[in-house]
Amino acid sequence: MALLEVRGLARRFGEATVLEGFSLDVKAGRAVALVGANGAGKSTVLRCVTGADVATEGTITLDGAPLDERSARCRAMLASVLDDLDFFPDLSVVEHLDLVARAHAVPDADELVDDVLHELRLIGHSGQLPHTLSSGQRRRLALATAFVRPRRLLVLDEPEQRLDTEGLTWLTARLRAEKRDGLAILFASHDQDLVAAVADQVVEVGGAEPGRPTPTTPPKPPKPPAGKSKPRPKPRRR
Ligand SMILES: Nc1ncnc2c1ncn2[C@@H]1O[C@H](COP(=O)(O)OP(=O)(O)OP(=O)(O)O)[C@@H](O)[C@H]1O
Repeated sequence: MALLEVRGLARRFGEATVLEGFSLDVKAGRAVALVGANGAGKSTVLRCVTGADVATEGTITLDGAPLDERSARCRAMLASVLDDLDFFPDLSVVEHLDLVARAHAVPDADELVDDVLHELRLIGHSGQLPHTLSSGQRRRLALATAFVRPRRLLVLDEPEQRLDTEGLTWLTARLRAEKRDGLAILFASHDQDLVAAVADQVVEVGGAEPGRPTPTTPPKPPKPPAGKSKPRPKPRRR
């Protein structure tokens, strides 16, 4: 049985259909990558899976039970880093990680937090407040929060964002190690190398054009008249 099962997910915003009939499975020890154009609906899937958004239709099952992100069972299983990095302005880097680890009653929390600070090269910044970090360091802090807590499913939205080359190498190795440890991973990414190195399955999200109701049959592009070349659009001037 898959750890995460998504069936028939639909998400509409007013008249606009972003997702329709979207399904996927993620098994323990496997990674599924969501790919697709900007606005295709990847973050929407991840937000529904983490309970940050509510699908218009469909079911989401985590380890055989309907997803309820408020339940202790679900919170103990699901670690996520989405797009909206949200930090407490008055808590330092190390205080953030301590808080997460202690909230999840992690044994040897100090040791784990130290290890993760070293691993993410944040150890020299552990006393800083989030707003004093670089954007890449803030991203590292957000990722660090997922690794100082228990987890069976990791949900990541473009985890490669703002990471430097060393950070990308670390991320790739870490996600592969997480899989070896039996974690299920669902992530959205625009980084083809990361997807190729980590994903066991790649799911293309898209089809419904945002802002419009989903067409039942896709419109065919008009054919150019036979013998004539297609007229080129005039270049726009600034
Ligand atoms: N709260 C909302 N209200 C209206 N439309 C929304 C809302 N949230 C998302 N959308 C629309 O849903 C579509 C899908 O957005 P989403 O963030 O899931 O795309 P994405 O595939 O993650 O894109 P990107 O690659 O740019 O991160 C977009 O067109 C977006 O404008």
